[in-house]
Amino acid sequence: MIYTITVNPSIDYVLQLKNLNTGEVNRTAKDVKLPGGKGINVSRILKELEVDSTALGFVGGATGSMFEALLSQHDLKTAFTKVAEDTRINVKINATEQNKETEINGAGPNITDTERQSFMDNLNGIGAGDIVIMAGSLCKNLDSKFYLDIAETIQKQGADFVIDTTGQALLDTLPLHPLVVKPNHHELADLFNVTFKNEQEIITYARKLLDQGAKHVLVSMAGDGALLVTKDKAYKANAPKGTVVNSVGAGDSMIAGFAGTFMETKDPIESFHMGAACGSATAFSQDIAIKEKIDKVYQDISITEL
Ligand SMILES: Nc1ncnc2c1ncn2[C@@H]1O[C@H](COP(=O)(O)OP(=O)(O)OP(=O)(O)O)[C@@H](O)[C@H]1O
Ligand SMILES: O=P(O)(O)OC[C@@]1(O)O[C@H](CO)[C@@H](O)[C@@H]1O
Repeated sequence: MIYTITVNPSIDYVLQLKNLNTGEVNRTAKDVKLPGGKGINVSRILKELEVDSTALGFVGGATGSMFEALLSQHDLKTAFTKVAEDTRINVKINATEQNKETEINGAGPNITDTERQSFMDNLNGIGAGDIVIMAGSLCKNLDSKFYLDIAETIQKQGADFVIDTTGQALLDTLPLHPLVVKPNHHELADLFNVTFKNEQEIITYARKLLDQGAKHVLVSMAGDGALLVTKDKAYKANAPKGTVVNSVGAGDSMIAGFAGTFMETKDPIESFHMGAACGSATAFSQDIAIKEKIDKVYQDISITEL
């Protein structure tokens, strides 16, 4: 079983308008509310791929009830920890004529010590053969060691883990050998305080994450595709041509495609191919991609050894 952990889920309020004029009243052409958060998006893609998952995380207040109502349409297995404060609302603004996506993500609820403990108790059933995918930012009062606590706990119980977060919280978990990490190229550059001039430099820095303990490193590069880096090899997935509708969740989709396929095949290159297909398929969709779109996009992606 795959477990996804979205510590800080959200209602994603996606607004579409022609132009965004800051400092003025803007009116939307279209708006939609989606159940959001990185682990939630991973679970939704896994469902499309017919891979079983259970979504965990903290959910609370009136917005939490709305989040659960939105999510119930997707028929996912969930085991959320209830909290007193409100689940956040993240605003995503697509300005179509300006061709710009602007995101404003809320900080999320404060988590009490009792709520934190109840979440940790909820991990008891996870064991050997399971993969836990931790994705997204932490709620505002949780310290950066929270992911490390989870990784240590589930690893003692025999499970593998995947982590998709940034900065120190990511670096702290590398010695525990995550199955895969997927920074985008900007996040990878920030981790080492560098600027990349070419793909070879990206590969060099991705290998530093392998040296620190990651088993596989994917580097996503939005419209420039993605890299899979191993100790002595590097592979590239092209970004197929298509109309980008809403790229929110493309990275989560890539992780879902990789982990879901790896769970079944243990083949990193095939997993990378499926990950890239899921990422691009989501970028070409209003919401998270559906199976038909993923299958179609898969045919347009080739994996090349560099
Ligand atoms: N414009 C695009 N055209 C084709 N494929 C895309 C596009 N944007 C994203 N993808 C695919 O999805 C993958 C993940 O996208 P991206 O690099 O934007 O991840 P991310 O920064 O983690 O995104 P997010 O945080 O929004 O989920 C890319 O590596 C690529 O394979
Ligand atoms: O604030 P975080 O946790 O870093 O990111 C949250 C978020 O932007 O990530 C998903 C897309 O990847 C969205 O569904 C959600 O709103």
